[in-house]
Formats: sequence, structure tokens, C-alpha cells
Amino acid sequence: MSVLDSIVEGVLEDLAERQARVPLDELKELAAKAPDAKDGVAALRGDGIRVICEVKRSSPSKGALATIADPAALAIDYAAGGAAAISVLTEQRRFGGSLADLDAVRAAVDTPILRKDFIVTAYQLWEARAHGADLALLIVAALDQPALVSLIERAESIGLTPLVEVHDEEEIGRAVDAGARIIGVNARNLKTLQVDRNTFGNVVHAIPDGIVKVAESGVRGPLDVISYANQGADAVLVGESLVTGRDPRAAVADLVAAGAHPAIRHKD
Ligand SMILES: O=P(O)(O)OC[C@@H](O)[C@@H](O)c1c[nH]c2ccccc12
Repeated sequence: MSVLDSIVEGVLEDLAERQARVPLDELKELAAKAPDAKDGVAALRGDGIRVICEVKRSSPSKGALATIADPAALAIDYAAGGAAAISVLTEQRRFGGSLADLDAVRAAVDTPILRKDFIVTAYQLWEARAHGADLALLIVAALDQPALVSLIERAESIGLTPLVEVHDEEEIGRAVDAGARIIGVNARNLKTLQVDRNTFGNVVHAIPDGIVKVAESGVRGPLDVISYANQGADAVLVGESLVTGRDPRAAVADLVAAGAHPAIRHKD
């Protein structure tokens, strides 16, 4: 079984427990009371490259990264540093996240929030909206095509902007066919957990103009942001280097500054 399959298996077990506890109707009521969802496309496209900052305690590839006793405080630092959006990992078993983290971050900042999880059912999209998320991750490799199409439609219909994650050109084709407006190219292959920073540059030509392009994973600092900007990324998604660094606010500000002037290239 691939790493991705085994993560999804655990996610489904935890999901069954939540579904038994919280009926869908209750989530729909909470979603109706949640703050209006912000437009994820507008948040991630603009002058310069946008920086999405992730609240991430651990990962299957690296194990424990950071304790993050106060996710709200981290989110406030990210926002102060200039984050265009905040990604909150809610997967519990491998990433140490929870919906409580999402609640805490939502209560602390106005910045658009991405629910980062292994979403395979509409119930999880309702959960995301009920807990105040504006965007939701959908991983092409974890979904068959009918499921991808229907989850994108459902997300859009309840006001969530889907960020559709791919690893190669075939998956980009599926994301485009399914109606993705934002595509994230993950440099970390979820089947092998290897990071290849050339992935984005290798496949970006296959993403049509007009679709927001996000480079995900393995961003170590400003130089990686500049490199991705020059390859056509609208945004980068950064976790590990921010949660393991000393001063997240300053680190985000450095990434944002690097992304604001990516066109500083040597010209004749
Ligand atoms: O910590 P990094 O290497 O900066 O990566 C962040 C983010 O891209 C990564 O956490 C991620 C990308 N896609 C995912 C899907 C599920 C869980 C996690 C992820």
C-alpha cells in the first residue's frame, strides 16, 4: 500500500467517528453561520508571488517538526508577515492537526484559510466551511475522476475555493478537465515522499493560462521563492521552513519581499 493510501485509510476511520458524532445537518447549520467565505482565487493572484503559510506540526516524511502549542499565535505572526493565505493541516494521525486548530486560526485572523487534509467526501467539505475555511485542498492522486469532479462542484457550490493538487502532467489534465481554478504542483510525491524541486518547472507548461498556479513544498527561503516566481508560479505554499525557523513573522516577510520583485533578473 502506498503512503497516500495508508494516510487516506486512517483519515476514513477518523471521519467515520466524526460522522457518527456530528450529523451533516448540524454542519450545514454551522456553515450557514460561518463568516462568508473569501474568494480564494483573488487571494492568490496579484502582483508578485503570493505566500501561503502552513500550520504544520509533523509530517510522515520528517516526523515531529514543531510543537505549535498556540496555532492562533503562529497564524497572527504569519498574517503580520504578509501571508496571502494560511494553510491549516487538520489531519491528525500523521500531521498532528485537528479541526480545533482550524477554529483557533479562524478566530485569530481575517486572512483566507485553506483546510489542508485528505478530503475524499462532501462531508469533509462541509466541515471545512463549518469551521470557517475559505479554501480546501483536493488531491488528484487520492480521487477517481468522478469523485474529483463532484468534490470540485460541491466545494464551489458551498463557497469554498478548491486548491487542486497534482504531481505530474497527467494529473494536471485531470484537474483541468474537472474544472480546477487553482492548481498546486506538489514537489513532494505523496507516494514516495521524495521532494523534487524541479517538478513545478517540468510540468507548469501544461497548466493553461488563467488557472492560478501554486508551487507546493520544499521552499527553504527567498531564493526558492524567486526561482518559482520566475518559472511562472502565482503563489508558493510553505510549511516546514517556517515552523522550524526562529522568527516566523520575519521569515514570511522575507519570502513576501522576495516574491514582490521576482522580475529582478539580469537584462542586457
Ligand atoms: O513543509 P513544506 O515542505 O514546506 O510543504 C508544505 C506543504 O506543501 C505540504 O505540507 C503539503 C503539500 N501537499 C500536502 C498534502 C497533504 C499534506 C501536506 C501537504
